[in-house]
Formats: sequence, C-alpha cells, structure tokens
Amino acid sequence: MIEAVGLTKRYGDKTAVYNLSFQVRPGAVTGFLGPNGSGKSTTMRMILGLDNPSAGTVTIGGHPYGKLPNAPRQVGALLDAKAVHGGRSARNHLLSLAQLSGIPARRVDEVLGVVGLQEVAKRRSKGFSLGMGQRLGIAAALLGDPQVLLFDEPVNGLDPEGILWVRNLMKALAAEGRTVFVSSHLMSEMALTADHLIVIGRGQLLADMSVTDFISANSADFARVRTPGTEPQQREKLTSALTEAGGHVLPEPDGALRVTGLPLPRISDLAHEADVRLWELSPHRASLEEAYMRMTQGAVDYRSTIDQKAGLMQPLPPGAQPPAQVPGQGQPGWYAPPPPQQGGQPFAPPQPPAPGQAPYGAAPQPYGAPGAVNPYAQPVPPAPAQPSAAPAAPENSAPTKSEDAR
Ligand SMILES: Nc1ncnc2c1ncn2[C@@H]1O[C@H](COP(=O)(O)OP(=O)(O)OP(=O)(O)O)[C@@H](O)[C@H]1O
Repeated sequence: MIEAVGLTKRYGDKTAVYNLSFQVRPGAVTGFLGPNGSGKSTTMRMILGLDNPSAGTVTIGGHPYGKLPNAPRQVGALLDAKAVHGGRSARNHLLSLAQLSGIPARRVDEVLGVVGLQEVAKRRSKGFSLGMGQRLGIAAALLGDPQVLLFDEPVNGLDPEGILWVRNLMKALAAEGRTVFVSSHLMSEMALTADHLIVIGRGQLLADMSVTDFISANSADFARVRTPGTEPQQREKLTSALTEAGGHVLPEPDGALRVTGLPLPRISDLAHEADVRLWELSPHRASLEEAYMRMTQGAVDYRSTIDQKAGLMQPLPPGAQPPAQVPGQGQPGWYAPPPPQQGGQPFAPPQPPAPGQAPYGAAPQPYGAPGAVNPYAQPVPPAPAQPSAAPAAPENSAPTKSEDAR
C-alpha cells in the first residue's frame, strides 16, 4: 500500500502539492487524475524518493522509498518514457537496468514479450515511436516483477489498440493483488480502467472514492426537451412553466432545453397544460467527463484564452434567431447539471470499509497463488529477498553482464 500523509511540495514560491493525504491499496487500479500542472508527477516523484517533500510523508508498505529493502524488486515505475539512452537497443537498455538490480537476463526477454517489443528488441530506442517508447518504459517498470506499480500517463502516444492493451494490463496486474497507481488527465480512460479515483486540482485533494461512487455522486439525471425550432415563443413559454413548477432549465447550444428537478411525466403534463408541442422529451445522464470538468474547472492552471468554439460555429440561416441567453450561460460549467447533493458535500471521501470487508469487492488473487493465471507473462519464481541470495542460475538465466562484456 502507498500512503501519503499531509504531503506538501514547494518549489520556491510555487506550491505544487499541498497537504495531500490518501492511500493506494493493493488489488485495485487507482486512477490519479488532475488537470495539467495539478501536481500528479510531483506526487509520484515524491512517492519514488526522487523529490523530498517540503512537509508530510509518503510511504510504500510502511517505508519511505529510500528505506525499502531491494526497492526495484518491490516497486516499478514509468515516469518519463523518454528517459532512455537512445543509442542502446531496447534489450540492452532493459539488460542494464536488470543488472543494476540483480535480475536475471531471461526476465528481460519475458518483459519484452509482455509489451510486444520482441521484434524490435535489437533496434536502438532513439528510432522508436512515442508508443514504442511507452511500451519500453512499461517493460522497465515490470522488470523486477514488483508488487507496487506507478505509471505516469502510460497511454500517452498510444494508438487505440495500445490503449486497450494498457487498460487490460493494468487490470490484470491489479487482479493479481498488486498495487497499481496510474496518473492521467483523461477521465474517460480512467473510468474504463480504474476501480478507485484520487482527483487533485492545484495540488490539493478534490476526491478520493471508488469509480462507482464517483459516477453516482457526480452524474446527475436530466431531461432533454425540444420544442419546434421555428417557434421560439413556445420554448420561452415552456421554460417559464417548468421554472414555475420548480424545474431548473438550461438552454443547450442546439436550441434544446436541459431540465433537472422534474420527472419526465411531469414535464410532459406541464407542456400539455401550457399548450406547447414537444419534438423531443428524453432522459439523459451527464457524462463522467462533464462531472470531472466541473470538479476541476476551478483548478485549471492552463486554459486557452481564445474561444475555441468561435471558428466552429455555423452561420445562422437568414432570419433565424440565435438561442436565447440565460443567466450563467457562457460561464464555466454552465452546460453542466447542478451538483446532485445541493448544499451537501458531493466529493466527500467514502467511509472506510467495515472490519474484515475487502475495500474493493472480491479479495485479490495473490500473484503466484496455486492456480493463479498470469495472463501476460510466463510464470517467474518468487523474487529472492536479496540479489546475492539468488539460486544458482541455469544457462539462460545467467545474471546480466555489463554492456561492454557482451
Ligand atoms: N522542479 C520544479 N521546479 C519548479 N516548479 C515545478 C517543478 N516541478 C513541477 N513544478 C511545478 O509544479 C506544478 C505541478 O507540476 P506537475 O508536473 O507535478 O503537474 P502534473 O499534474 O504532473 O502536470 P501534467 O499533467 O502537465 O504532467 C506545476 O505548476 C509545475 O510548473
């Protein structure tokens, strides 16, 4: 388990991470989400002992990274896929890492197979595409067969097939009981990959909850209502009737109305009573992406100052009226439904699980347990406590040699 308590990092005047406390548990994929510059990489660097916290602590299995015995066998990480000696082949890059940690050479070939780089193993990595570089970085993270894995934006540069592969790999690693911590700024991808989410903005915790809780806490139901486009007065009449009945009405860019706070049959009755014809009355659920955008919009450091939509707008046909402006339209988040728990605490952390209850559903399958299937790699013997305690190696698992010696 990874545990951060009051973690804070300042670079001069800049506070990159402030008072972060969270736990990342084994047996689950935990997504680490936040806009650009929100402090994800800084947090990961502190977990890995590459940066010292200005305040607070972060531990892996109860130890700071620097005090972990045989850390490369316990923790694997992909932080920067470009941090590779480009003149070395993929295989030699992995062999040099393996040699530093006393990992047998045959494990290099195993992980090359896992990430699908066998065919290009002898090519210099400087000629690799972004996606191939990501795969090489993932291979390096898996080298020591660690129980704890950290991946910083692992799907960057991958094509759809590669993204699916990473998604399945993360899930398989977690299903073996490992701790998998994955950063991303893509809510949609994390919704498909992660079991649990930690969301930060401007270095501070915004949410720490299961994906299921996040969806139910942040995805509000709403109705989309459309009146005949040629009769704007009908739409205004309906807006008044729905608002008077306690509904919350927001116009959408295409002229439809987004209604919350009223059930569909009531909206239909109110339209009938107001003598307004409807061309559409349909139930909808706000997407998780919208909920995430709403949650983090106040915590975005880098935002375009140009109206991206301006160039995409179609000119109105002659005589057509633009949609009516309503208070709030054009403000950040105007398109999003109101938070489901008005006045409540929509992003409160979940309650701790009851004693004896697995926090994320079924108990994780321990790696190497009898009958356990490793779906992506050949079985490997359990890691020795110390490299020097490694059993006598057969020919094909000889300890790695330095590049010069090869
Ligand atoms: N070495 C450093 N010196 C000064 N400021 C830094 C340093 N490293 C990070 N920062 C600042 O700390 C903040 C958090 O950066 P960080 O890279 O951790 O964010 P991030 O969430 O990983 O962003 P991204 O999604 O863009 O990778 C940023 O404002 C960044 O400019």
